[in-house]
Amino acid sequence: MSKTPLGVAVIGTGRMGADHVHRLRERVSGAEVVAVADVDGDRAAALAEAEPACRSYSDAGRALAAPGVDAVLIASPGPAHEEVLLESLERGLPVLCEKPLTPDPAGALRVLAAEQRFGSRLIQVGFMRRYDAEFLALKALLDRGELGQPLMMHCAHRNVGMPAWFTEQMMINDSVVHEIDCTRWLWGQEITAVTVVKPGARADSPVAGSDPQLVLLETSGGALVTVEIFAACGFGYQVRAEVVCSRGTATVGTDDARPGVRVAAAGRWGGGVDQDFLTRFGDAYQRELQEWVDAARSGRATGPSTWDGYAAAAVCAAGVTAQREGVRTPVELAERPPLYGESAAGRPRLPVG
Ligand SMILES: NC(=O)C1=CN([C@@H]2O[C@H](COP(=O)(O)OP(=O)(O)OC[C@H]3O[C@@H](n4cnc5c(N)ncnc54)[C@H](O)[C@@H]3O)[C@@H](O)[C@H]2O)C=CC1
Ligand SMILES: O=C1[C@@H](O)[C@H](O)[C@@H](O)[C@H](O)[C@H]1O
Repeated sequence: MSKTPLGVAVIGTGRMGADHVHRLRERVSGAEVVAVADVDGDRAAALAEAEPACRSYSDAGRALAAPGVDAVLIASPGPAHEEVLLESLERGLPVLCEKPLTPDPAGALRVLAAEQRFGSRLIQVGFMRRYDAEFLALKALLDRGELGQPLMMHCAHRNVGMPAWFTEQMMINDSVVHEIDCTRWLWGQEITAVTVVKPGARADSPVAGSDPQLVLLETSGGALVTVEIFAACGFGYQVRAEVVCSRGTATVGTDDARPGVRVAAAGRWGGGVDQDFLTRFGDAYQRELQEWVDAARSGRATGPSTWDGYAAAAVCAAGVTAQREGVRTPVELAERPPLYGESAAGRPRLPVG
């Protein structure tokens, strides 16, 4: 591994970008943020201010060409990812790209083709649940085979609220994309069809369209996955999954499984509920970033691959059609190139302790 810190350019300095910058500066070893870019130049400049060696730009291309840039972290909105991914590949720079890789399979296929022209993996996709302690423990349990054959998984994915620009399609592309990746990763199976069922519209829903919705995924191994996606439940951030196997069940994301103080007072008993992904998945982002930095400093890319990003985009496209037309929609998946032979079930290390 190189002794000099990895010079990172961070593209997009909103919630996730700023969180990643702070982690890289304060908690991840072996990296230095040397450039930040945001179309809102003032936002990027405010983040660069704290670090004299960090330059700020309002254009991603200029940040990629800045002095000292060895690697790129993309945290702009999904539709802006493809352009930066392609330019990073042109420059041979390793990338950690926040999910979704791209919002559409066609864009993901262009990135997949460009990475194959480059000849080796440069991109890691930010499917951070693969780095969460609970999900890692669930994966290890399933891999041991003690519970037998996976038959079903029941997931709940609830957010407190969403900004006004959050669309019904983004419930699939931005939110359910995590359950899509988890299903592929946990079971090493592809998703073959998607159905979306909507309850009667809520009069007071802050999200356009019906909220919540129920998404049904069918897998190549004959298993079924249900996902309740609730974009604006109003009370807290919850990510739960119960796996049903032929010899038992396993659950992650129940409040009891999370460490925390339970208080009895004022005639009530209970604990806190996370309010967003930044607190719930903070440790996972940390592990994800450290693994990316370590791999990039050794000239490698690990973790969720461009193929995983593409496969998720293909399922999302079927999901959006299913959501719009109310019909079971088969997933159209291209052939997996040899470069990604081992990546679909790529396994981050279990946390120590
Ligand atoms: N892994 C996870 O748990 C999460 C991942 N995300 C992902 O992170 C990415 C960013 O999401 P948020 O930080 O929540 O959004 P945000 O809206 O808070 O920040 C996005 C930033 O990107 C900037 N931007 C827009 N277009 C740009 C462009 N072409 N070039 C450079 N900057 C541009 C915006 O001005 C804004 O500052 C998205 O891909 C999202 O899906 C978001 C939340 C959680
Ligand atoms: O990726 C994320 C957001 O973009 C998305 O909007 C949320 O639903 C997810 O829980 C969060 O992890």
